[in-house]
Amino acid sequence: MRFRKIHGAGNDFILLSNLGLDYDNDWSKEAERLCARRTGVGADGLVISRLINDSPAVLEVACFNADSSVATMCGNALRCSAWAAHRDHGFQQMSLRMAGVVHEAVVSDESVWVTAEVGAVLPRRLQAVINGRPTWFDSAHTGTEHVVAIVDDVDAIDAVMVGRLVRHHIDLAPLGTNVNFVQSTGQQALKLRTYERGVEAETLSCGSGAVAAVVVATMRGLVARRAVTVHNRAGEPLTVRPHDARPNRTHWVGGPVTHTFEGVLA
Ligand SMILES: N[C@H](CCC[C@H](N)C(=O)O)C(=O)O
Repeated sequence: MRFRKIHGAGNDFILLSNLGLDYDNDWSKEAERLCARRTGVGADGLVISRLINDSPAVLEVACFNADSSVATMCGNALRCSAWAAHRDHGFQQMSLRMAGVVHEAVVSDESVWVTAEVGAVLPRRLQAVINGRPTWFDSAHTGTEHVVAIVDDVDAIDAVMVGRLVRHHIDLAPLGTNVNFVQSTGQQALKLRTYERGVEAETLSCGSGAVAAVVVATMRGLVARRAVTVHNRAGEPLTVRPHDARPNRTHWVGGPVTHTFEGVLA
């Protein structure tokens, strides 16, 4: 079976498209095996994309985290799937359905954009002590669970240690959460680090986390309601901007997609 290894601004995936009859495999279990960094292909997640309709273009996309759990929303996986559908079928615009939610996607020369739906935003959801300082986390649902703390210096944080602690916080059980640390780096610019549930590690970038970071940073007055550059550990920033027609509910997240290699699964 052929696969693509592909990353969206450093968030890397094994992408299977055009599976045909193999579609009904136990992909959740396969995700754990294939995503293993030493014994598998190695990735943050496994993405299965299936063409449902040609005109208008509609794809069904499923994303499994490296620990085999289902991601109900993954901005970077959607962006990678849209890139591949553009490459395979020539679509420039399309709809991508993930966990029952329809996302719009637009592929241009340098960037791939997808929409993310913003749900409940709850200020001061929990507090944790970071480097001796009590720090609040707001929560923002962007298709999946995210909490966001605004801090002075994201690089001074042990993102894995604090991320793991907050991810398992009793107040957020049983679902847990992705954990984001955000720093303001100027007008309309943020720096973000994300500990991802399901990968159980810090990833190099996170699309739905970038949207959650911008929603919280906007609420807290750090940025205005227009395009925001979100820097990440990959050095390949994402841009988040409100959707023209539904600015309060929907955001676009865009940035680079890189096709690293193709291979055949043994
Ligand atoms: N990296 C992803 C988010 C994955 C979410 C996943 N970790 C979960 O909540 O299950 C993104 O680009 O949006």
